[in-house]
Amino acid sequence: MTENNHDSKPSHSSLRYDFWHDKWRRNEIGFHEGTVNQYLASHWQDFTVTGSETVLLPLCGKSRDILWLSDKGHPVIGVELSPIACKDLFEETNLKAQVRPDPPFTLYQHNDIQIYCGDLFDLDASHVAGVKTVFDRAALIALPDEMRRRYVDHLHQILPRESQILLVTMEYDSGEMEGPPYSVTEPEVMSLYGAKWVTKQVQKNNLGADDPFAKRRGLSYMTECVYQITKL
Ligand SMILES: C[S@@+](CC[C@H](N)C(=O)[O-])C[C@H]1O[C@@H](n2cnc3c(N)ncnc32)[C@H](O)[C@@H]1O
Repeated sequence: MTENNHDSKPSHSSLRYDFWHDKWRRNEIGFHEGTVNQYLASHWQDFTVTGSETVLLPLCGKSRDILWLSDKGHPVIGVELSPIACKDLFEETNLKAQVRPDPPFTLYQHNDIQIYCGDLFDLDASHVAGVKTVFDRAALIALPDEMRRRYVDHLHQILPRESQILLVTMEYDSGEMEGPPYSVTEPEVMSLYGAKWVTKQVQKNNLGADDPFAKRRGLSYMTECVYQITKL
């Protein structure tokens, strides 16, 4: 991990890593959909260029989007902090993974599916050589605001020009709930990606207060937004 481990006082980012490890250990993974994400399934056809490009899924959990993309013929690279998530992904889908150290990561691999177990901020351009396509569901919005800037800057650093991101966000009144998932508004997405990327909102889905998640968390509204983002 990239944070300074020499300091006896835990840094803010080390607390974030503990948070996610605890979530997986306790199996508190309400974010896991167990099936392909609806926005990936409905937007992918417009988004994919060749149908066979490698797709990067940052903060991938054990998302079934990985298998869905693989079944469509895409090599997939995922990055996930939790070894529990990486192990479960392959066990639950009956795929045999080869596991080997690839410092600072552990690499889980089954054919064209590669999951780097470790910190996304340790991923460099060599891990994603040739990757120009990214699916971000519950990655940007999993991060607190100071890490969102770092996350976008990191993607900008490691991805080549003309890379495309299909991004799914969530918006709600942040006075009503503390994330994650965090509310990330359209102006924030525009500002984070800024002038170095072209950002287009392609869907806005108002779920309303009756949505089960909104109800559970006492939210008066909840909106999911989908963006297509292209690096200049
Ligand atoms: C909200 S979950 C979303 C998982 C997945 N995208 C999905 O749709 O199910 C966020 C995931 O990011 C992982 N994570 C958090 N910080 C990370 C980091 N710095 N590097 C890699 N993974 C991280 C967590 O362990 C968690 O599995």
